[in-house]
Amino acid sequence: MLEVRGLRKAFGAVKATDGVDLALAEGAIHALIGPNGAGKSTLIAQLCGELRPDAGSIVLDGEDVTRLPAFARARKGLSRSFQITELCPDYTALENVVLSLMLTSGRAFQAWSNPRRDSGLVGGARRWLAEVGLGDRGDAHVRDLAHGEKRQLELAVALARSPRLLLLDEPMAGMGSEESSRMTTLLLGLKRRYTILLVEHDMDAVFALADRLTVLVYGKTIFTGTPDEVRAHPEVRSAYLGEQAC
Ligand SMILES: Nc1ncnc2c1ncn2[C@@H]1O[C@H](COP(=O)(O)OP(=O)(O)OP(=O)(O)O)[C@@H](O)[C@H]1O
Repeated sequence: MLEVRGLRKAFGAVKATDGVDLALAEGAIHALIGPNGAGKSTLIAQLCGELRPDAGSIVLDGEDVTRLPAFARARKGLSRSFQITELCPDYTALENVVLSLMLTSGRAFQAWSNPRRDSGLVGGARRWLAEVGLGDRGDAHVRDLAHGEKRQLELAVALARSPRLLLLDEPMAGMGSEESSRMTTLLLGLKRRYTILLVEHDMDAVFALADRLTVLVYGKTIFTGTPDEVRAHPEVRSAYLGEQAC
């Protein structure tokens, strides 16, 4: 579904991504791992169109989207999630998902003043909230949600956009072990129904979820393989995993 070839981005002398190749199969969870500063966030930013690559190509469903702006890629189902700053803190969880549905369906300029009148939007939003385990939190304001609940809501907002490919940038960041395992269970429930590129430092979550992993070090992909192959790879063990996932 997604083919990335030779993607490069430099910030001055720092080669944040240095010829990255990546191929994602439809329905797979593909994890991108690597030490701090490896270039994972830079790669995600290039995939969703926030950063323009210096060189290389990004092909989604056979179409070269390298030069498309972020909004046009989002319309094709390629956008990132997990930026809590995107949530509207003064709106309820339900209203945030309704807003996402309205934006996706091109109805952003409809009377937002009373979205609860639109039973289709509200029903759809309630289903997404239930999907991420927030079925009983729809009326809570974002500012009153726990950190883990905000991350679950971000997932609902992302799912409401009908993504072709979910770019999940550290969904477990800042979570305790209980919240993290709840998120892992949620993502397992999405497996096969969505194609997911997962950037995550929590190796328990990564190895529980991923079909394939790509290891990035100093902007270069040093290995791609199944979880077992990655665990067994000597260079990966010394560069990143140590003994933690082995
Ligand atoms: N806007 C920027 N300006 C200058 N340097 C940058 C910028 N963004 C990233 N970098 C540098 O590019 C390199 C890759 O950073 P990036 O944030 O992509 O790594 P990462 O793998 O996501 O790290 P982490 O796991 O810590 O989030 C780092 O050396 C970083 O300092």
